[in-house]
Amino acid sequence: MRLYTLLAAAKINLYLEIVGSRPDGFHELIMVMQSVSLCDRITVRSIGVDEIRVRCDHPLVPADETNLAYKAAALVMAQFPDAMAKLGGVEITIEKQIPVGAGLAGGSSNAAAVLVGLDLLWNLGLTRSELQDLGAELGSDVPFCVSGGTAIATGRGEQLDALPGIDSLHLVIAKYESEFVSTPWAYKTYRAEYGDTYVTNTQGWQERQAQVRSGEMVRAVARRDAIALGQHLCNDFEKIVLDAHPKTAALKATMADLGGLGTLMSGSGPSVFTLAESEAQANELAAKLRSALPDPDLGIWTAQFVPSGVQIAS
Ligand SMILES: C[C@](O)(CO)[C@H](O)COP(=O)(O)OP(=O)(O)OC[C@H]1O[C@@H](n2ccc(N)nc2=O)[C@H](O)[C@@H]1O
Ligand SMILES: Nc1ncnc2c1ncn2[C@@H]1O[C@H](COP(=O)(O)OP(=O)(O)OP(=O)(O)O)[C@@H](O)[C@H]1O
Repeated sequence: MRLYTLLAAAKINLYLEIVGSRPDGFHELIMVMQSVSLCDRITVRSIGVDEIRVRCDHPLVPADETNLAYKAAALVMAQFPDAMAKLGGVEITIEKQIPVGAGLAGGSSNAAAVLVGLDLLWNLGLTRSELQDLGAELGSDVPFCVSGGTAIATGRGEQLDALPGIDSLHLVIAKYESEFVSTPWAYKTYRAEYGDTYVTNTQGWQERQAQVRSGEMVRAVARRDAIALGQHLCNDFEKIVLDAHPKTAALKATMADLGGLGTLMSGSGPSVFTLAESEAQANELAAKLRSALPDPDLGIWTAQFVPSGVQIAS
């Protein structure tokens, strides 16, 4: 087989707590992450020449070696040089649906799809955990994007414990096209404002983790209790991103009044989601949002929780 097409699912954070500073300069996190059906379509195709090519028609996505999908291919090639020697290079095509720089791990999901796709294309026989280890070298969200579904993520986001899936939940996602948040900026700003509240020792981190694992949010997910889940959404980044992005703060307030199960900014933002019990309710909330905020700069999507991060379409 010389070509694979994969669906790369976006992620939302149902819970995101920034616990402390790690020796490696990253932040220790406790998160509940969820894959959603809003996805990019990634094709990996064997080409005769020893090159990595990226094609993407989205103006904000680089089609060169800075693309995270390119970096994923380069990493696999470096680890398996014989594969490229035998089978040639790869052309990666990205059909972008996930809003860029939104806090939905668009780049991370593409990198995860390329890892899975090259494993198939070059018949490498990698396990999921080996793919996740490769993903961790590319970015903190990539390991989750490889496996997807519903999971507790700790460490810098690469330590994953699967939770029971709630595939019946739907959501509305919204983002102003003109608003962007840089993830490094968000962490740097959070550290500047809240660094003195950080838990400074690993024992404290373990205690915090145990509290969250036995806390309301994780219990609601384990019980598949959508009402309780919606009442315990939490994202520490809101404390700094919403102040810096008043339009997104107003968007969140409007979405919270629509009557869904709960509303939260995802990741480092600025996308905001509202949970819904059904596809019909998600469509109704999206229509209400559009009439409340007719601004053409506002992108609105509906999606649902899905059990996997990367799906093989063909
Ligand atoms: C905000 C989230 O999307 C939540 O899921 C992730 O934590 C971000 O994951 P990501 O974009 O894959 O982040 P990476 O590419 O690994 O790191 C980008 C930058 O974010 C900061 N960063 C990221 C993850 C983490 N646990 N602590 C950090 O401080 C670091 O400054 C890093 O240089
Ligand atoms: N394949 C890709 N898809 C989207 N953006 C990419 C990709 N490769 C590199 N980028 C760059 O990464 C930046 C962040 O884009 P991305 O959509 O991953 O943000 P994000 O969803 O906020 O990520 P995260 O939630 O992991 O912080 C963009 O400005 C873009 O230039």
